[in-house]
Amino acid sequence: MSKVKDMSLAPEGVRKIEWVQKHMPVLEHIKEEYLETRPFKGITIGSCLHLEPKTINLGLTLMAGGAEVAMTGCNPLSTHDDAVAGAADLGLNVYGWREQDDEEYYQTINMVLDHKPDIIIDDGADMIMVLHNERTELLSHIKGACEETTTGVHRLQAMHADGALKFPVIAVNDAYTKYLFDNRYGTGQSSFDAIMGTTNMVIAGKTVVVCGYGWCGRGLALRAAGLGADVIVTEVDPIRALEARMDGYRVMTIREAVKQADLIITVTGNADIISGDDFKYMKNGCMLANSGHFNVEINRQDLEAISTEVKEVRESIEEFTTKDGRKIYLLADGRLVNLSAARGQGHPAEIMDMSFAVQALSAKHILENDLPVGVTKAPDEIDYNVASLKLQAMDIEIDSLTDKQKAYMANWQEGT
Ligand SMILES: NC(=O)c1ccc[n+]([C@@H]2O[C@H](COP(=O)([O-])OP(=O)(O)OC[C@H]3O[C@@H](n4cnc5c(N)ncnc54)[C@H](O)[C@@H]3O)[C@@H](O)[C@H]2O)c1
Ligand SMILES: N[C@@H](CCSC[C@H]1O[C@@H](n2cnc3c(=O)[nH]cnc32)[C@H](O)[C@@H]1O)C(=O)O
Repeated sequence: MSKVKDMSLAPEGVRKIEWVQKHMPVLEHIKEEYLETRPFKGITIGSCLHLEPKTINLGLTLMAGGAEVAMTGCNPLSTHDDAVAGAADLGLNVYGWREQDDEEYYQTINMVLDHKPDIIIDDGADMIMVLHNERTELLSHIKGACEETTTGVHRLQAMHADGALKFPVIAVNDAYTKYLFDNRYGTGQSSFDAIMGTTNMVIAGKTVVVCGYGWCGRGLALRAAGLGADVIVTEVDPIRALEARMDGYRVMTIREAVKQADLIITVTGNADIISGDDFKYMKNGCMLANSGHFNVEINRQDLEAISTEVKEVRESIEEFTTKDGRKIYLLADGRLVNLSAARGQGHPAEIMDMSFAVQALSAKHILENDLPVGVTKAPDEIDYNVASLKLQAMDIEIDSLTDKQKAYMANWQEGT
């Protein structure tokens, strides 16, 4: 069963899915293995992930493993209507369309839950929240869940600390082969891809402010500098601020940074990073984008409060005219720009290859192990397996320790 916008888009969707399959060799390897071993026979998996071709390929991998798969999106703006039509054509149960309102967003989450999943794959924990708050009758059926992103992991850890979480969760985000590549290089590249595609503007010579120097922020700053920008970082963590400075960026408070910015990108996972009077100090023409979770990093209401007019001046660009006559531009409604902008394509397929390989292997790990209730990192074996397969696909060989080296490393007696 499926509910999508337009099934006539299916052929184009299938073409896009076939394209990413050519660039997801690790997931394809796992798919082959699952076709033989069928680890998910008799199991239903429900996902709440950005609905686009790479995610559909994860769905197809789980289906190859014998699962009944039901999928919906984790953001009202990130669904690709052609890809979901293609997914429905290929036998997945898929519920979603681009530009859902809040009611539709939660309706489609519930449609997935109506399949009574054994395993959940979530991105941001919205599906897990609905399960715990509204669909409690399904809780005893759930064997476990996998969580894709930093903010989702934080939400679930907070939930567990409150004693509210009712099943085991694997923090897929916390796998090395996820955050070191997806959060850093994926967000760095795909955010600029979306910002440049949306605005058709140059980055070289601009002052770009990156708010938050976590894994995503490091990637964004690196790409901004590579594109020729003068990069400013804002942080609240003194160690990360120091790291940013030694990585070569200017570091200052947000209040100072907004005065100099041509483009500000928030990526903290926190709320109100740009709010209140910050907007009053911005230069005419300043552009604002968010790459972090949800649309709360840039306080839209505060910007509206100092504006006389708001209009869409180009697809995914809103122009706010302030009472003192400046123009400030907000991209993709302040939702993560790399996925929510009309031109946002999400991370490259080669990157999601690793994140979704960790997902596919973690789902199997949940089935095969009696995990405790709580949030645990994906096991190291999964990380090393994914990294080795990726290197193999990239035709890169590395050395291994000799017996003598192993003995040396294990020896505490040998000194100078
Ligand atoms: N756009 C994407 O595709 C994508 C990809 C991965 C993660 N994410 C999301 O991006 C966000 C960041 O993820 P991450 O893995 O980099 O997290 P992280 O925890 O590694 O980094 C977040 C950083 O923000 C800083 N921060 C918090 N409040 C701040 C404030 N008021 N001002 C300045 N800095 C502040 C923290 O100190 C931290 O260093 C999360 O919401 C995550 O879910 C988005
Ligand atoms: N519900 C949240 C979701 C946060 S998305 C952040 C996650 O998106 C994931 N992501 C980035 N690009 C893609 C993609 O192209 N396809 C699927 N997932 C992606 C990435 O792994 C990251 O952890 C919200 O709407 O704000």
